Amino acid sequence: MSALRTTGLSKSYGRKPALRDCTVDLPEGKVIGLVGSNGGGKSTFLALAAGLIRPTTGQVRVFGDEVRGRLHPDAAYLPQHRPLHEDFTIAEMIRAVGAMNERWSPERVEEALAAHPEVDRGSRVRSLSQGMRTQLALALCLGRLPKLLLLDEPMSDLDPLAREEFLRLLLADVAERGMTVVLSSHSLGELRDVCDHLMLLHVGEVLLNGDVEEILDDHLDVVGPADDGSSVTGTVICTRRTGRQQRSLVRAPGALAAGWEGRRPELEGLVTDYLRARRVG
Ligand SMILES: Nc1ncnc2c1ncn2[C@@H]1O[C@H](COP(=O)(O)OP(=O)(O)OP(=O)(O)O)[C@@H](O)[C@H]1O
Repeated sequence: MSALRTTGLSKSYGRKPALRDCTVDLPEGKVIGLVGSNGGGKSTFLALAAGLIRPTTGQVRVFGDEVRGRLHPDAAYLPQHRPLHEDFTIAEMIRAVGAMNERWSPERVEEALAAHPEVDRGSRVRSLSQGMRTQLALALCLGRLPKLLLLDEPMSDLDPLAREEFLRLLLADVAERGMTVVLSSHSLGELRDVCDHLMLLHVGEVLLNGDVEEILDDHLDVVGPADDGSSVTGTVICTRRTGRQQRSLVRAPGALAAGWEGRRPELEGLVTDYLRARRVG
């Protein structure tokens, strides 16, 4: 079953479209990287999936159930601003969220916070660093034992060690409980090692959506003579010329002509080429 399915999903703020005709099927038990340009629609997509905002047209389904303005009981959502009560202590925050949720594991929350024994449970939220707030907010999400976890730029304020710990926690729940994670990020470097599936958004449009390895297998970086571009077969996504050479990213490439060489692209370069092509074109 798909964890998250959208059909013709669009969202406009006033007359400005933020997401356009988005039809995707995100698989269960996978880590899905949501990437794209600034203002591409990532936060809008996650907020629609969480039921926080309503679609202008189209539909979102989580585990087959239509999302109608409320979070699916099997989903948890971490928005970009971490939703915590400033005046609560950590212990009060944990108790409050626990009291609101029928399915709740205080043990999972403690496991998620175990890397920070130095942080007193009596500390007020307002005294915590940004990174610690993120880790507390994530621990509260994991305490709900979600089957689908929606994370909006969760790693932007974490130091390298905290990122490693954060990903370790997520991957443990993916492996042990089959949890599905959709996480948005600007850093493809940090996603490359953890994502099974990639969704690329640009100005509200889905440019790519699929299994990472299949996407990479379906493309080739080709290099050849700048005056011989017409011998490249397949769909040319983006071309750059340097002196007498040209380099192109090609989707569904055909056989290479004499004088051309090809190699499998890196994920980061592939995404950059898709975005560059849209900016130029
Ligand atoms: N509440 C809102 N009211 C009006 N416009 C909005 C609102 N939220 C988002 N937008 C607009 O919708 C578009 C998509 O924004 P969104 O925040 O979803 O993109 P994003 O990919 O998450 O961006 P970023 O990477 O910069 O965080 C942008 O043009 C943004 O200005």
